[in-house]
Amino acid sequence: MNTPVITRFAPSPTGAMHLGNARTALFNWLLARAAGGRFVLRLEDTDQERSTPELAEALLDDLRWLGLEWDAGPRAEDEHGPYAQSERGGVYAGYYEKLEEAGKAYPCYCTSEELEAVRRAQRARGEPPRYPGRCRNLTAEDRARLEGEGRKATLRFRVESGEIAFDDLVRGRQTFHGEEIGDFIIRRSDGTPSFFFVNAVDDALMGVSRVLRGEDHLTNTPRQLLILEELGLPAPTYGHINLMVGDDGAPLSKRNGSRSVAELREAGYFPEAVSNYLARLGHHMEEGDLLALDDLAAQFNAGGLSRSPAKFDVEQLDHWNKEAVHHAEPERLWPWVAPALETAVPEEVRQAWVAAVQPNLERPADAEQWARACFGAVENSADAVAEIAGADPALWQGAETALEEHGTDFAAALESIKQSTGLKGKKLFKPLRAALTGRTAGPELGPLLPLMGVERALARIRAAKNGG
Ligand SMILES: Nc1ncnc2c1ncn2[C@@H]1O[C@H](COP(=O)(O)OP(=O)(O)OP(=O)(O)O)[C@@H](O)[C@H]1O
Repeated sequence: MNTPVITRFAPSPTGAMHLGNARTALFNWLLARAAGGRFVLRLEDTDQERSTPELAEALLDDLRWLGLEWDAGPRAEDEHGPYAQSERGGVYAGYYEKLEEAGKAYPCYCTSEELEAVRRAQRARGEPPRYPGRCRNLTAEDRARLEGEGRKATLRFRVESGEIAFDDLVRGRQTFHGEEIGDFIIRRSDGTPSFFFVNAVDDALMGVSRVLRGEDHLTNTPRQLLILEELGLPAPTYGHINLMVGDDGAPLSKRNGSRSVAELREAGYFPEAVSNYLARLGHHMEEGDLLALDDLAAQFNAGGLSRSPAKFDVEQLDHWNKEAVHHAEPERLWPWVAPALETAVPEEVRQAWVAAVQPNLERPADAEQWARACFGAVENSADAVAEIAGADPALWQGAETALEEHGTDFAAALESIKQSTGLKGKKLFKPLRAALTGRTAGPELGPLLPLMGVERALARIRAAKNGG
């Protein structure tokens, strides 16, 4: 029987979502969409010191901005919810009981200081740190005595020796050994559940069948498989993707304040630039054009994900942003550039103006020089000054007459200049552009001329005629 493909993203709202998190969320979304499945969002907000409702809200905003809407999760609750772990306290008690009754979990009274001393000794002997099993076989009397000392117990899962193997969607067959893992904590002494436990149980209860997550979780997987098997709950198929690293080679992390999705949004990146960049990072795609999310999904192949670390490359991101800006509907561009403008753009021509300058925009701030060229005072760039100075003087007379005669009909004005001066090609266009816009390269002059208006254009041509 084919299980439905239900993927999930399960972040902790303990900091701003960074690009590594976003890539993991995106891949889960793509995997679900590619298979006609469902994408679930679960907030792992049990870290009471670091999780806040504001960070959770910001995380939802970031996902929505990226277009990664969830089929079930916070604000989209269904019968498998609630989807915030902080609201699921009552869900887990029965599962702990079941494990204890089966003898698969036991209370452990070791203090963190005692455990640290054991780990130190193990390291000194060159052994990997592992729980030594001190509370594994306590009698009822032992437990009563330790509780009498005021010790609070954690609950440990009993790991037997033997092989634990699974097929990873990205990394192929993975094999671990019980004796390397040791008994691990599934409930802390303050009663809160450990990551291994809630993460595994919640996936099962929420019907999650595929999990793509960072390879930082690879060694958690055998533990989670043991828990699920013991509880008789279905295990998802896991895929551990490479971590995204920064220039220093260290994985992006909320803890070190890595480049956040919110920062990119504020800096003027488009969501489709971020998704197109991330979808191709360590994941080969045939299609080199900017794709909508559904088209990215159609090309997604979890088996084609690279295992080597994925380095953040701002140039690649900028490339995709340029693509996104150039493909964007002009209605989206005005709100994007407006905050960066100092020069006022008349309301009735905003759409036309932004469409005219669109091919020359990469960032919102790039728009200001073209707003000035059309509606404000232009300061000529150094190469524009040189271009104007080197032009055939006949050009200015020809241009003045042409504008007086044809107004803002650029094609007609151009024809008239060609006729009257005999100039063409670079000798005509470059100085003309330099005089009109103050730059030697830029948007097509045809659509710009009606926007700047004939009076402004004439004034600039006359200024050029008079020596710039
Ligand atoms: N640098 C990274 N590259 C790719 N995926 C990552 C990276 N860091 C975290 N993830 C993945 O993002 C998902 C959400 O993880 P989580 O919310 O714990 O983020 P985190 O950045 O690891 O947080 P923290 O820094 O607090 O540990 C997990 O699947 C995790 O594996």
